Amino acid sequence: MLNIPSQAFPAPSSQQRVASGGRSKVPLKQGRSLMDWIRLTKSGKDLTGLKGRLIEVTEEELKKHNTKDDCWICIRGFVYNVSPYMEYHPGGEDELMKAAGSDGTDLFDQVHRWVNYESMLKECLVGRMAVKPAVPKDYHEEKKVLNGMLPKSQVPDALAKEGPVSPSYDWFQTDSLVTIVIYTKQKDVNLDSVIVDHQYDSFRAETIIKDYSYLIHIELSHAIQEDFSVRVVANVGKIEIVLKKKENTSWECLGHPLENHNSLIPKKDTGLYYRKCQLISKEDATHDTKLFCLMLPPSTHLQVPIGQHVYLKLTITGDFVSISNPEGNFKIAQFQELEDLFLLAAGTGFTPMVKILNYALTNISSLRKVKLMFFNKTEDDIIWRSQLEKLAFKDKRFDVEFVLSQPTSEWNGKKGCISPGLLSEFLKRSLDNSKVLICICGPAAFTEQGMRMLHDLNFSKDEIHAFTAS
Ligand code: HEM
Repeated sequence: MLNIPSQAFPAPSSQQRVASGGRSKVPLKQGRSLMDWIRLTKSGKDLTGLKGRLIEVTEEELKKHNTKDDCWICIRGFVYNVSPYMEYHPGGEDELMKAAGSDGTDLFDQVHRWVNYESMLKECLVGRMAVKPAVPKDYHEEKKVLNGMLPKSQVPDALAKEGPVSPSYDWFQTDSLVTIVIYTKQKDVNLDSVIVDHQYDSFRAETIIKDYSYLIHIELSHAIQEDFSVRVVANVGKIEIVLKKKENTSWECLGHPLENHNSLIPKKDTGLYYRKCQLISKEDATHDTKLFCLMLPPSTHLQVPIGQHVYLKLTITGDFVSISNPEGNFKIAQFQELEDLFLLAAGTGFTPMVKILNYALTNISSLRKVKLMFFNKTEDDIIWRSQLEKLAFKDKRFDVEFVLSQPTSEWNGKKGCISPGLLSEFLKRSLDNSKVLICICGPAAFTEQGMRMLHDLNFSKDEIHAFTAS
């Protein structure tokens, strides 16, 4: 089954577009649409020229395939022959050729991390990159760890020096429970920091520590029940995952290590992990915006931290939606001692503001003022208008202003687009030297213009957070 992102995704006003800058799609030749590509991939044609074989590709070999007619690209360790896809690529052949014969992961992620290349290029898979031993000479793996079965962290010393200290883990059991303990060796961990999934034969617990990801990835030796609990002892940086045994037998070992088990990897080098969610409800937020409510499987522990987002994968013929691990670079520390919070949103750029608003008004005791300036075309486009007005009525720290670019003659609120005039009037500090944060989210052009205007108004980099897809 193919998981295909719709050609219109993300919507033109989505924050995922924000990082794209001046990118543009190219007109595709007739017969080169996404549907045509799907048809070709299902036709049974040999798209790699390898008659279904998968090979191990060395760097030297990869480099040789660097022409339009013979173009291989490596993404996250897998090599694809993209020559057949060349004319179907919405970004054009020249863009795709930028990664010809090389590792295109970074480039791909910079442009469109959400694109489901694994599924789209399934028939173009040539094989895996041959692994080069990248371990420094003075590194030698210790064979045994607590409970005697799992290799110690595979973090080379060199990486450990640059990034955080590698976490470690242990496990213990009672008759009915198995507890996995992760010692993060960091103080600022909380329930957002760990994402746990138990799917098929794989048990996966990913702990996010700064820009790194520490993974426990095991095929458990015995069956467990669907649900489990996760606890965090924040002051000692300990995370406990308590699993319920299906049968009250004693486990001799936790299980077999799977890929990247017990390793600390920079987050940017890990792929997005998805789990299938059930669609619980779908409501109209406005005439062209819908609110989807999804339910995580009981065998998943995942919380989206404030200011972060997830990617969705829809299966055209299926009745579920897959959601990814959270991504984003908003840091809750930006709220520390905050006195004035200004939110600038355009269209669906309102999305991250909802959680920020909620968190700020309930948790930041130093906060004096929160103001949202919400840009839309018409009154009908304003998402959750009455809720925002009610909130402003209830909480005197909060104010909202709607600005319309195509208002009717009855509209007596603010009109126009983002401008230095509107901003300088809106962004008044409550005190001369109050600590401010300005969050901005909307289509790329809106965010870019807004950022320029904010710099011209002398707000510093630390006072501005722009939501972008990168
Ligand atoms: C690694 C080199 C690549 C570069 C530099 C690149 C660049 C681009 C650019 C500039 C666009 C137009 C962006 C826009 O929507 O405004 C685009 C769109 C797209 N590319 Fe790529 N691309 C690359 C690889 C790939 C690969 C391997 C796939 C695999 C299937 C792919 C699939 C797509 C799709 C589906 C779109 C349309 C996305 C949308 O509608 O938002 N690209 N690409």
